Amino acid sequence: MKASSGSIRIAVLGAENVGKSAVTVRFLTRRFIGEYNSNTDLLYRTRFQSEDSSVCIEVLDTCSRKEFSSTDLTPTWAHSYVIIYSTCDRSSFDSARKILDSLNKLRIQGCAPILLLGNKKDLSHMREVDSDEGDRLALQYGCRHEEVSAADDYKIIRNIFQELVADAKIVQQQRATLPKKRRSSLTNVSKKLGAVFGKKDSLEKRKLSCDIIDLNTIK
Ligand SMILES: Nc1nc2c(ncn2[C@@H]2O[C@H](COP(=O)(O)OP(=O)(O)OP(=O)(O)O)[C@@H](O)[C@H]2O)c(=O)[nH]1
Repeated sequence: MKASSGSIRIAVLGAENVGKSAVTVRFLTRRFIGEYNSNTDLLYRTRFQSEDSSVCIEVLDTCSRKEFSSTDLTPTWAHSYVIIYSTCDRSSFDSARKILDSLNKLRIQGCAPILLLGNKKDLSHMREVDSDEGDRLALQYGCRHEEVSAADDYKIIRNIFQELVADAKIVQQQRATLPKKRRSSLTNVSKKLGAVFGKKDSLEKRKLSCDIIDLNTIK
């Protein structure tokens, strides 16, 4: 999977059915698509207009149903992470914790901003995870926590992603100005992440199927 140079790359991770596609599509197209059926990871490319500048972004919407997911590759690919759980699914919150834990073990926090995002806030009568729990988990892992409803919110989701892109941009700029030696130690962290997330087979040897949707050509 080749990234276009200069893009900010965001990986959207999380358990099954939490709304990864719904949040991603809401952010990128303003629309809420109720039933989103995809058995493959989708990589969206678009130009994102923030307050004072425009930036190319790539958003990888990972598919939790697929046996081998591009998720395994994101540690060496992403500039930032959105880890989604459903506020009405306790087990998805546990999955989010596991993902945070894996990233934390390799000290990714300083290298790429991470956002813990509780989705399906509109289903308040079905809530299983309190907002405070999300706050505490985020505090524990030194990342941000927000709650949204992909069904109801567009502006909030857009603002959240806008801030994430801005943060990722700053980290990338800082990395670019680091002395070469320090930069290569970050590359090592990246390699180690690949080892933790990856399978025994060399990731590089495996062909990933990842559909690419270039919104620049659609808009
Ligand atoms: N009420 C409500 N339903 C939502 C929300 N976000 C997503 N859904 C629903 O939750 C279901 C799963 O949404 P998806 O976006 O497909 O979830 P996903 O995490 O991408 O799913 P997989 O990767 O296929 O496991 C769909 O039926 C959506 O309509 C939300 O904010 N509120």
